[in-house]
Amino acid sequence: MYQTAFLDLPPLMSAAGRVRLPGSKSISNRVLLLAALSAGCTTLHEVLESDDTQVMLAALRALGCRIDATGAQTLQVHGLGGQLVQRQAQLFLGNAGTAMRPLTAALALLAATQGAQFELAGVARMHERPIGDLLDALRQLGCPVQCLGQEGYPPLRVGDGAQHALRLDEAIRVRGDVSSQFLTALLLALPLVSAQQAIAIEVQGELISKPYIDITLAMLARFGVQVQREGWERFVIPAGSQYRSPGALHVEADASSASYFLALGAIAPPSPGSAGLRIEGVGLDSIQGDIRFVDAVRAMGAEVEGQPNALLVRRARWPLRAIDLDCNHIPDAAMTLAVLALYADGPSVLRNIASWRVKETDRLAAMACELRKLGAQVEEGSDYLRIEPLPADGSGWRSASIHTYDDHRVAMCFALAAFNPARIKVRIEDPKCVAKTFPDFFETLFAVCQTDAAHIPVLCIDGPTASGKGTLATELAQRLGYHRLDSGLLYRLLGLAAERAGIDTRAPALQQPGCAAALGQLARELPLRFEGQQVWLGDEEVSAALRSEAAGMAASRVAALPEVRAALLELQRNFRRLPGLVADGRDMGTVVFPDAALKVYLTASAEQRAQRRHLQLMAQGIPATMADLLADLQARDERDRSRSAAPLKPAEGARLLDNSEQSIEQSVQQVLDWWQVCNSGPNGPAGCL
Ligand SMILES: Nc1ncnc2c1ncn2[C@@H]1O[C@H](COP(=O)(O)OP(=O)(O)OP(=O)(O)O)[C@@H](O)[C@H]1O
Ligand SMILES: Nc1ccn([C@H]2C[C@H](O)[C@@H](COP(=O)(O)O)O2)c(=O)n1
Repeated sequence: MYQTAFLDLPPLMSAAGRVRLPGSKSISNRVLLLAALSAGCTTLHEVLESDDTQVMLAALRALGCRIDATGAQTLQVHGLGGQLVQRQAQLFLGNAGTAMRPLTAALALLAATQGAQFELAGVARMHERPIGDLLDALRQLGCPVQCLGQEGYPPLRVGDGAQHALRLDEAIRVRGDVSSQFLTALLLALPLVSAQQAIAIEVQGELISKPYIDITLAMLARFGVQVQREGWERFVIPAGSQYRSPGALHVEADASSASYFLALGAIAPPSPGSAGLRIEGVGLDSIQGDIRFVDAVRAMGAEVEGQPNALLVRRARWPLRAIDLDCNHIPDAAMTLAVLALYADGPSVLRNIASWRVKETDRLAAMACELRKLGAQVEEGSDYLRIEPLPADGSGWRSASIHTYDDHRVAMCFALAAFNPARIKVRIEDPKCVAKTFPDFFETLFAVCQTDAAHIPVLCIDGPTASGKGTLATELAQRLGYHRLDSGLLYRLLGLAAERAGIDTRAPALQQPGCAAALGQLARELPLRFEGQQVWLGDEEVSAALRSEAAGMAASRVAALPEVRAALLELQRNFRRLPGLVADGRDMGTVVFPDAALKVYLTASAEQRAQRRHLQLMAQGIPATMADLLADLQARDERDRSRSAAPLKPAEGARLLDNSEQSIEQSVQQVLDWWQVCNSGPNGPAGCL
């Protein structure tokens, strides 16, 4: 997951391959709760790992439910059988409506019937999301429920520690036109108290988001409760209903998450030779309502083929066909349509989406505002959006920094704007907000998208040894969410590989005929592997060996050979991958990435550098004297500067940075400021050279 302050998406050009989607949030949180309420043990497979499921898991554990992780995305839930083991708990539910609403209902009933008291709270936005209609229904039943802040909103206290008789004879009335989660919450909770009598729920107002109720009913059936539905107005939980664990259950992949990739397939030309984009984990027979997004992208012109537990999507009609759609049945996925509308042949209207206003943010206002930043004309109604497309020739598109409102769906759907025909980058602020439902969304996106190498920004740091290139490059890569190339490491690996292969790399031996060619061949076949922080040369873990001064000297010697440099060139260029690269070495800006957007030449006085290296080695417990280190680094500098092939020197147009008197953070800030200048043009990272 990208933990950066922002993520710059370079212009994207095509997409192909396979996407494995994470588990459905709606199903995961429902089955976690149901498994916890049931008697017996339930094994849940492919459970979503995200912020929203984490808060549900933490809450269930706080209530005394044992949940063991028994494999990747597999959980074993030891159900409580409807019996409280904790009579008091304070639960934090983040911004997860799928946790807050059902837990409120279930705990209110359990607390009232068994004598307990629980507090439920969330993040600030959760405390702005209405829950009053659900509380009214619970109060009708006779459950003590108290709002601890504003009436009708979390934080809440349910139960008062005493037991209360419930009024179950009359039908329970609940509003269905603000959020379908109120009805879901009651449906999930009431089987806890339906052993003796049937319980009816009557929906007031037109029920929205009906497909989510279908998911609830399907999950209830899996746990042994068959709810009788009379239209969408009345639901009856039969007398004697009781939760029974199904033993094991597989969670479908998330159909709302599929929408981003269905949309991607609709707008991205497939890479040459590819059949399109295959989305795995969910098929046309999905029980999730957002699968109907398929109808919407088909209506806009995409070809979608249903396969067993998968979807294959291809761009067909271009530009897309504009749509006018009632989106009440796909409220979450419909946000994706708002961005697709930018690529349409006329204005699109998304109707009946008033529920957007009480989601993670006011999504109607948020989408209108961010679409306008891209240059679109948008009309925002109380329950609709009318979106004018942007010209297919690229005119009118503006480079934008998309504010994401701590809303995962805003972040994910605006990623699609990176396919703009103007080929301008799109900045997504606070990309980690996708953790709510799809922590690896951007990694998954980059894995199936392609673009011209020239669009992938590179930031180069060159300079003499121990000037702090590696430290600076690592920090910059982390803050920008970019890949990192430590090119010196490749030369060090080669020096070590030569030693392991019995090739002498000392000066006289290097002059021998055939030696340079042998080293070039070795460089082409380097059996290197990166595993997290570890570097492997074949079967040997060499991370520590590579950092020795001897390895640095050997690297400097082999690096002087043109055969070696030529052999490593392609390997280095292959590090240029989405979303960007920070590369450090001696010739990053001069030879390997001459088109880099920003080139920095980093120096510090030889004395400072020797002192830094001394401190570095001391910290690692490696003995060294200042005098030896100074002599070594001066010798290395001299060889690196004076060689004929790719000598160490500032690249043309490079920014010079002497960090002798700077802290690491000051150097980082300086380069980020330069980077910002490079990126501030209308076309993104056009470069500042
Ligand atoms: N501005 C700075 N002030 C003080 N110490 C620094 C600064 N920048 C880097 N250092 C320290 O200097 C040491 C050498 O830094 P680093 O390994 O990043 O240099 P390098 O240029 O990548 O070296 P090499 O070319 O040998 O790989 C590290 O211990 C690092 O923490
Ligand atoms: N782009 C590069 C990177 C490194 N080298 C050579 C010269 C260095 O002395 C040696 C070790 O590099 P370090 O890990 O200290 O950065 O490798 C080069 O020629 N070109």
